[in-house]
Amino acid sequence: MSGYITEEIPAEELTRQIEQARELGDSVRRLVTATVVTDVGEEELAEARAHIDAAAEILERSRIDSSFGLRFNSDGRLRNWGNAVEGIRNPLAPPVEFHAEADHVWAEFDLGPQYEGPPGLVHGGVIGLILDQVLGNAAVNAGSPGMTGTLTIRYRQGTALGPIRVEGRLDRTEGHKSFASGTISTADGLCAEAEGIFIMPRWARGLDASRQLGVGDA
Ligand SMILES: CCCCCCCCCC(=O)SCCNC(=O)CCNC(=O)[C@H](O)C(C)(C)COP(=O)(O)OP(=O)(O)OC[C@H]1O[C@@H](n2cnc3c(N)ncnc32)[C@H](O)[C@@H]1OP(=O)(O)O
Repeated sequence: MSGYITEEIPAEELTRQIEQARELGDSVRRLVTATVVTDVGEEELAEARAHIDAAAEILERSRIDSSFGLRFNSDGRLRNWGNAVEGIRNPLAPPVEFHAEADHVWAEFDLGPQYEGPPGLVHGGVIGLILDQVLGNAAVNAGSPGMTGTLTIRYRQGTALGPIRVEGRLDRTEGHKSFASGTISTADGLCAEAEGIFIMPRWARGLDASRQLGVGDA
């Protein structure tokens, strides 16, 4: 399976690259939010577009041929910068920093206006995106990673844009299948709950365990 890459970047250099990636991602995230809510006039829009296009041209001067993939470094750190939920350099990602406890994973973060579905509320697909990741990470954290086979979501009430809390846990395993569950809540209480079956695909079953994980710490 392509996209699983091994690298040997010196530790200090990797730390610097991570800082730069986070800064770039944060700047573009700010731009994405500003693009959704801007109320400036025609002239300022044109001025902003010229700057944005110029920035894109600089970034495109040198690029990788594929998506970012999952990059394992020799010092044990792993990069998933393109991940749609966690990727620090992906402006579509909030990005979410998960905390691993003994029996569950959790995260608290803000969802801004770019995640809107119904007015003032988070898009249902975005809720699915986040729950998929938190349940998948719970399976990884419990040592039973897999790809999402089935994800079932019950939307209990609208999720207001703004601060949210997500949690996920591994409930049980059966052969190559991991059964996980999780929730999204806000100050209004429980908003959505999910159950998922995460399956170690046939092509990954013979791989070293460190190469089967789907989440990174950078
Ligand atoms: C390597 C880990 C990488 C972690 C990355 C985490 C990323 C975050 C989560 C994601 O976004 S994953 C992306 C969305 N998911 C996919 O794209 C998955 C696409 N489907 C597949 O790749 C395969 O169909 C799948 C991994 C789900 C199943 O793999 P196999 O075809 O090799 O499984 P197999 O046929 O050997 O079945 C194994 C068991 O799972 C069961 N099964 C198969 N597909 C299922 C399914 N879809 N739902 C529930 N159960 C399923 C199957 O019946 C069987 O049960 P038993 O062991 O009891 O007989």
